[in-house]
Amino acid sequence: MSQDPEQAKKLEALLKMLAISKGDTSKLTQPQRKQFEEYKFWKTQPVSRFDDKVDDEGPINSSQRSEDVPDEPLPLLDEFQWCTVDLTDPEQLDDVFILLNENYVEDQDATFRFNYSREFFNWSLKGPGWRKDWHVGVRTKQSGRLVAFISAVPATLRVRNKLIKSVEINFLCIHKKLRAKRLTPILIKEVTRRVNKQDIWQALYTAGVVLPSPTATCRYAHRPLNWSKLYEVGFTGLPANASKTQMIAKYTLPKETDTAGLRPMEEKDVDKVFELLNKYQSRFDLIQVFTKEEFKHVFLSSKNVVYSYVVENNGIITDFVSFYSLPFTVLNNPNYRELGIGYLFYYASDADFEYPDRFHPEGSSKLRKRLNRLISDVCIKARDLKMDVFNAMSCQDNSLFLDDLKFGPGDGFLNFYLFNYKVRPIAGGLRKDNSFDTEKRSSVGVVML
Ligand SMILES: CCCCCCCCCCCCCC(=O)SCCNC(=O)CCNC(=O)[C@H](O)C(C)(C)COP(=O)(O)OP(=O)(O)OC[C@H]1O[C@@H](n2cnc3c(N)ncnc32)[C@H](O)[C@@H]1OP(=O)(O)O
Repeated sequence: MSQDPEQAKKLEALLKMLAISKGDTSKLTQPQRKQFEEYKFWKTQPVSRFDDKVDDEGPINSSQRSEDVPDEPLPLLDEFQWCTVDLTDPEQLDDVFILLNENYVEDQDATFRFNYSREFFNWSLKGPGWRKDWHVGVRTKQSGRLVAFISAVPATLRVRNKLIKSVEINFLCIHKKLRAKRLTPILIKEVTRRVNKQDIWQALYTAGVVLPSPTATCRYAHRPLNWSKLYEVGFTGLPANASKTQMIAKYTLPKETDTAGLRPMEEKDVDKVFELLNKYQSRFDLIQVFTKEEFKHVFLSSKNVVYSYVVENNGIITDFVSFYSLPFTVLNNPNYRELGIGYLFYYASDADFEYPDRFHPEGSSKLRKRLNRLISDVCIKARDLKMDVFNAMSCQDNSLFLDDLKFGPGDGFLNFYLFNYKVRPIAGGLRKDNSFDTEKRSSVGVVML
């Protein structure tokens, strides 16, 4: 693609933004990493070294007891204090989304930023079993302003054949003015202390940055839904030898969805879809195991954040698919104030259930066909919801449809990490050259926000 330098810069910025949901955008392109010994903080933590050969998968340190965990946090510098952010209090909920909206993403041009909503946090941080004290904040003593945040939510993981009582860590954020002051290690230690108090010793987290040591690495992919808006906002350029009309035509989706029986999921579907999803997820090596209550919360509780659909014909539900919405605010643009972004979430299909081997050629070909239609339909739904781009990762069975459905590979990678658990690498859906691996696909079945 050739474009003028200004446009190229903007496009690059957008792709990074799209990929960011995690991590330091300046380091998104893969494998820059320091030597293990240079990770001053991480080398002191129970995490694998880059060169560890794992024979037995399991906890790294299993000798700790919750009774021995300190009752008090580590001290902070004098002008700061620890707090528990009470997300049931609208003002404190606002504090979190202001901190994240203004600081979670680096955007040097200040042209766009994430637009988290209260509903998004209620949905993602207040699922069944959530604990107030796992929403950890740092405030300035003088003004009470929230300047740092990290969260844990409970999760049961399955790593290969082992179930692990765990937490998922997310939304680590430090105010821009307090960066590079080593506050991150203190926040991580504090959330660890609070989680350990509950006798939980493992965690799952993702980051764009490379830390010791990724269990899996996936790549972002982006599917323009409204090419002309992306172009008008100045975020995407016109490739050489292509006209606007050609680009619009390339990304234009059919008017209507194609799958017979596709409809929004309802409460009455829960039992069937829960079973279908569990069966589908059994093919992956790293998943979150939902209880039925968690399943309902995740897929049905938030109408404007997560969208869930089923395919039902003759009373049989054959497929399930979901995506969530996390828009950007577009700053200083006369025509557009928001960029709608959809993220592919969990899905399941019975297309290859008759083949016990996930990689059976016939089964794979049936699944590929089914997913191509289903995800194309989901892109249509997302477009109808005024989303402008649809994002997916190379996890799950996504490599089967990413190229076919014109998802462009992003320059962002997302690393999956397990805390205090050693594990052999898990496929992230990428070949050696970082293209999408349509044969081996990914064995990562968990989708992190
Ligand atoms: C059992 C329970 C366990 C619970 C805990 C499990 C672990 C959870 C782990 C957290 C999972 C979070 C999942 C998400 O939410 S990933 C999303 C992270 N957030 C953002 O990217 C938002 C914008 N950025 C920021 O707010 C800051 O730049 C952050 C906070 C990211 C770093 O702030 P800053 O730039 O001011 O750095 P520092 O001087 O304070 O600290 C420097 C140290 O921090 C290490 N660092 C840098 N970035 C990350 C990162 N994303 N995960 C883990 N560690 C990170 C770095 O290697 C260095 O350590 P070492 O190289 O010397 O060793």
